[in-house]
Amino acid sequence: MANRKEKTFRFIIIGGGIAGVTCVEQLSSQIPSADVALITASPHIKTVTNYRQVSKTLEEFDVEEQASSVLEEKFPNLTVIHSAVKSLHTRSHSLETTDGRVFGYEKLCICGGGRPKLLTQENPYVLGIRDTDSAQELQKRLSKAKRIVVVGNGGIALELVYEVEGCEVIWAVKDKAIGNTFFDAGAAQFLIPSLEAAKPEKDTPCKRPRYTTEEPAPGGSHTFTADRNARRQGSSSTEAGSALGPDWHEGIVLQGSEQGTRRVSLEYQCEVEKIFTSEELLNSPPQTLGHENVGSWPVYIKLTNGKTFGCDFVVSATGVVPNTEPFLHGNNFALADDGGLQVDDHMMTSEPDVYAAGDVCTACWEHSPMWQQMRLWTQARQMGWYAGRCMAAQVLSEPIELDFCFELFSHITKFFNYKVVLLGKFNGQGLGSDHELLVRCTKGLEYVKVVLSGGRMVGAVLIGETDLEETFENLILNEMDLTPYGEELLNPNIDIEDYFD
Ligand SMILES: Cc1cc2nc3c(=O)[nH]c(=O)nc-3n(C[C@H](O)[C@H](O)[C@H](O)COP(=O)(O)OP(=O)(O)OC[C@H]3O[C@@H](n4cnc5c(N)ncnc54)[C@H](O)[C@@H]3O)c2cc1C
Ligand SMILES: NC(=O)C1=CN([C@@H]2O[C@H](COP(=O)(O)OP(=O)(O)OC[C@H]3O[C@@H](n4cnc5c(N)ncnc54)[C@H](O)[C@@H]3O)[C@@H](O)[C@H]2O)C=CC1
Repeated sequence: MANRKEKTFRFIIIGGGIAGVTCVEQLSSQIPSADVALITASPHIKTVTNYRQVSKTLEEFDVEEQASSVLEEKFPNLTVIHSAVKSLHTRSHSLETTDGRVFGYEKLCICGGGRPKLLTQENPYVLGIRDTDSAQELQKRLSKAKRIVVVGNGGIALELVYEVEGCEVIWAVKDKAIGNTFFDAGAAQFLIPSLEAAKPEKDTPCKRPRYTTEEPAPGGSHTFTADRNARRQGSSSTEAGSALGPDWHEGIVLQGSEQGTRRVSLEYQCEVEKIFTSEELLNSPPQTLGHENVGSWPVYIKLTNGKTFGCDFVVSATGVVPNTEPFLHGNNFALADDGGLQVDDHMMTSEPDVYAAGDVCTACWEHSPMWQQMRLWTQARQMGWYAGRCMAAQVLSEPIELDFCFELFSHITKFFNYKVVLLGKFNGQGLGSDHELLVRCTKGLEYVKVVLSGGRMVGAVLIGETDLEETFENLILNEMDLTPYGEELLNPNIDIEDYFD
């Protein structure tokens, strides 16, 4: 293998998603003379634009899918290689791509992302959503659908059930309340009425690239067009594309085959017992079917609450698994329980000179008490940026400390058309019974929850335009004893910002 190396780069980064591209940008800016290669299976790369630091740890940005030439023009020593990495040989510091090329590296960063953790593999009626191709497939199948079943209770399910119109949606969740990865039952109760209300008209155009499906191009692939002059050739479904992110649903039409608005029925506290095709169902006892007619749907799903639903397809919105498989064999990577590549506080894996960042890795350093890993866009950017800095620091023999962004978990997003801000241990994660909650809720307007432990604020959920994020972030970071303020902390008649100035 060593003799076949086409070229040895100082740095190779695998993955053209947010983590990989941010890592490349950081390395290329810090050591412009270094030869850097970005190897990515996806035809386009994802770049962060309009980055805005909202407060000390909260950040907002747009994401654009771009041609890799844009990055190569910016960094003359960068080479982008569009191929998937097939095998990695950490002992010889080399890797091989699926098109048979072999490259050497001095330092490597793996940013291969994740893939949907599907309920069942290889079932054509069970879809996952990860990249532009899978979102397009969803759109296509939905346009002919009368009923779908969405399984899962995290980010994708929350977005999907709110956006889909013209199609009945059965939403099956394991828990007692919706949105368990982001909310508690109180927040869920605040949000539920939005599922029954019509979606507000969109008065401002989407800031982010949109994609439209054109007819399949000759040769069977699809062409997707982003409205910001970016063009993207559809990749084969076997190639892993970069993950979608904020506003992914703005650019596609999530409309079923019927007229009318949203129709969601919730099935709480249940899991999937079995998924049958209509032929399989004909051979099973009729009593499993309940009120459905055999043969009227292409697929049937039996839930553990005893109900069976026929539908056009099932969306498995059941989380992600780190994309480690192609790199594992023959190496000695330590893996975390969730399957991610273990990284230390310098983003180094257990293999020498190999770093990892983004969805593919699991942060295994001793976390700050207010931070936890979630596989999110913001953390992919932060990890990619910090991995780039660590790689450069090692080459330049400079010391580097864990970045401040890992001090406090923070996330800004939107669910059911409400702004949502999550800070610290927003769901009391890891605190057991050693915490109390303060809640303020105005129906249809805002939901504010504060998590206190030992009199100090350790987390918060802010839904709506509360304008409290910066003050609460400061209170968490300052570890101020808030016992004297008691419930006044959330008194709507007190301007809390002035209170603590
Ligand atoms: C539908 C959806 C909505 C989301 N919404 C949000 C949101 O609103 N907010 C938020 O914060 N996060 C959101 N996320 C999560 C967020 O998109 C991810 O956490 C983030 O994009 C991960 O970035 P990454 O760079 O680690 O991985 P990815 O974006 O998955 O990139 C991985 C890259 O590695 C490449 N690759 C994989 N295998 C190989 C190989 N063998 N060889 C070469 N290249 C390879 C892929 O082609 C890809 O370019 C969403 C995710 C999804 C799926
Ligand atoms: N606005 C945002 O911040 C968004 C973030 N994302 C991110 O994208 C990634 C993928 O999203 P999701 O797939 O929604 O993952 P997720 O991790 O957010 O949620 C997975 C959900 O599936 C449930 N689940 C897992 N296995 C199950 C099973 N066998 N049966 C029933 N339910 C099961 C879990 O309880 C959880 O509710 C995540 O990292 C998520 O954080 C996605 C969409 C929006």
